[in-house]
Amino acid sequence: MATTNFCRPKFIHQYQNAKIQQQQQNHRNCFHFDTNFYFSNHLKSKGSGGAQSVRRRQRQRQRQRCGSLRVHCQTAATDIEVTARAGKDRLLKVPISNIRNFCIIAHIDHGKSTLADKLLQMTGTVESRDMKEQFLDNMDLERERGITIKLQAARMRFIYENEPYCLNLIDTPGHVDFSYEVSRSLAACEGALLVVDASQGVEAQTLANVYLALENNLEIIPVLNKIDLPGAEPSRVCQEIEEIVGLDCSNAIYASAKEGIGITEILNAIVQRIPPPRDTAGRPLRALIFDSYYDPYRGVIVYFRVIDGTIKKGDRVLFMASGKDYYADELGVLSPNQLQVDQLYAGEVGFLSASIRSVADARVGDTITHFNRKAEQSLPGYKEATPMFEPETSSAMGFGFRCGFLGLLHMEIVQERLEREYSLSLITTAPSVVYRVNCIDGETVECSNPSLLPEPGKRRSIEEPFVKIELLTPKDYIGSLMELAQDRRGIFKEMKYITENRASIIYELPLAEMVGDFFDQLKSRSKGYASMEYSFIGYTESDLIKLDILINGDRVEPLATIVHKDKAYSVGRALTQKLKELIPRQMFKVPIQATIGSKVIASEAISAIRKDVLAKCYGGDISRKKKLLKKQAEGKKRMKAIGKVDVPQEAFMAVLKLEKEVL
Ligand SMILES: Nc1nc2c(ncn2[C@@H]2O[C@H](COP(=O)(O)OP(=O)(O)OP(=O)(O)O)[C@@H](O)[C@H]2O)c(=O)[nH]1
Repeated sequence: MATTNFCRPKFIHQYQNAKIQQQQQNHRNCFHFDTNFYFSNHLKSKGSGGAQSVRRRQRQRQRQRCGSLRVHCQTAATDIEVTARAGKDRLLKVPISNIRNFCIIAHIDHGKSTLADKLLQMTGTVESRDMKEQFLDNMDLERERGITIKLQAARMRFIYENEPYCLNLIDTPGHVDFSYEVSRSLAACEGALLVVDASQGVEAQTLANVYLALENNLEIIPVLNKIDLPGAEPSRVCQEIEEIVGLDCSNAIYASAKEGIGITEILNAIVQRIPPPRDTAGRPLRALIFDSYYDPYRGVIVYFRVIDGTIKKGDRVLFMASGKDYYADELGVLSPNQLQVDQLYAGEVGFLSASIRSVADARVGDTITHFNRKAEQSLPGYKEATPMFEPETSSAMGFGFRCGFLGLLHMEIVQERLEREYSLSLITTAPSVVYRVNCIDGETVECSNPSLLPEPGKRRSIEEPFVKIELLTPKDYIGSLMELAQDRRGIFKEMKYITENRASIIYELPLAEMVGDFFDQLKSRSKGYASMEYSFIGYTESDLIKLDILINGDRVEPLATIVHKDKAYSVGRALTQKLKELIPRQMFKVPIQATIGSKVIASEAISAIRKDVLAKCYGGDISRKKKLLKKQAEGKKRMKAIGKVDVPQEAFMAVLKLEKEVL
């Protein structure tokens, strides 16, 4: 295992300041699962990386960004005056009644980002020549994967009945892993476009997001997207929305974000149907943070919506949840590039920078108020983030980090960003969840690493996190999906037909069974037609045990796992068989055992490499041959007693993959 101890301290510093905290910020659900990242080779990989070149790239990026920030701003009364970049003035001056804050909610891939792009284009917010596909998805990774990972916001100018309007769009990620992000951006809006793919219909995530929007009292405008597709059935989908969601679709808009159909209707509907923000500029300041990111030169940049009051450049502001206070050095709007202004009023969406060093001090959902004129109450809905990254040392892998994630997608994104942006080569272990161990002495221990599990004699019970999952599927796949959930220790709760052809199935399931390949299985068994949504419901006591692996009589801690008692035998058998294939033969026989406590439940042996000691005995006395064989056996026995088996790195990795298959 090649680790990079010598260059790590420098790296960790940069890594923590720049990104870990940003990622920590993303984990604020009360449940998560863990996985480990280990550094498999040098910081300078493939000739392109290294801390220096990372810094160089950051400087370049910064220069590029600064280049587009040549802005002059004046603000008067409750109007906003912004002079845009490149000498081409775009004056935006609107009263609060002409402001609309909205977001787009949709199931993944139903066309949110494409629609957002079209809105930006149609309103002239982004010049056609600057327009690259999916402007709001400005991370390379987002464009490549075609998904929105981080929230972005944009302010648009739209003329309706000869009056200018300011439309603030807050984009939201559509993947199940990011529901807290969605909920906070919804709280910053008065309305939402509900985008549903007219060829697919209502999916699990659509439902989840609509309920979130309804909870936040948003005005919802249904948009049937992709009507250009031959398989589009907008009227059927409208009916589905009415039946399932209970939303009136008589004035739903039929659109094709790709072809630009229905875009003006959508913009008109935003102005007509979404209410303007309430004019509460006179109240003490309350601004809701809905996103933030770390800029190595300016500190944390916070995106917020002013709910009450007014915020001015230079104001001393207090972040109510973290209790930290700062001076607002920069204040601005997102157009969608950052443009500085002097003041922002209730109803507006903008950003601020205040030399905030850690993203943890300005968390999503926190309320910004004035230090000297505090709001009485913070805005509702804030959830504490759980610290998710901690250094860990493993005897097999060396030094690494144990990191918490909201889901598998989240994990892959973080991994890829670390690899691309920091040129690291990482080894990722299989994900695990956090178990709760109730000890006999009354203590409760949280444990995500099987090697830290208290001894069987000390523990009374083990609890594991459970989730409630809702599957939406065409009726043909019901059987296969129920079988999947059942295999994963799912407890059936409810099934109902939401339309003639589609059913909703609800199960309660251990999170550990879901973090592996559950989602992939769901998609492959339903040929991609089923969708799912899950929420954490709490900890439940389960019959869990620690499965140890002994190689040549020695316990190998990194191979220990926590499994359900019913699965222990199959996991044990599969693990020992796989290890037998992967560990090279030694000069002596190597037993591989899977044990629960002292009980061996599965066992394999790697036979020894043997020299043919009888090769030179042509004929001769049998006792001579026996003597040679006995001598050899004794030698092997001695070797076995002192011999040490090195488990190759690939064995750990293959075993981790195998766990996913078996579990
Ligand atoms: N035919 C057709 N395709 C569309 C339309 N709108 C979007 N698409 C395609 O649908 C796919 C998904 O679109 P996105 O805009 O990335 O979907 P999204 O909802 O933003 O997805 P996430 O960002 O992952 O939540 C892309 O391949 C788009 O080109 C449309 O109106 N018609």
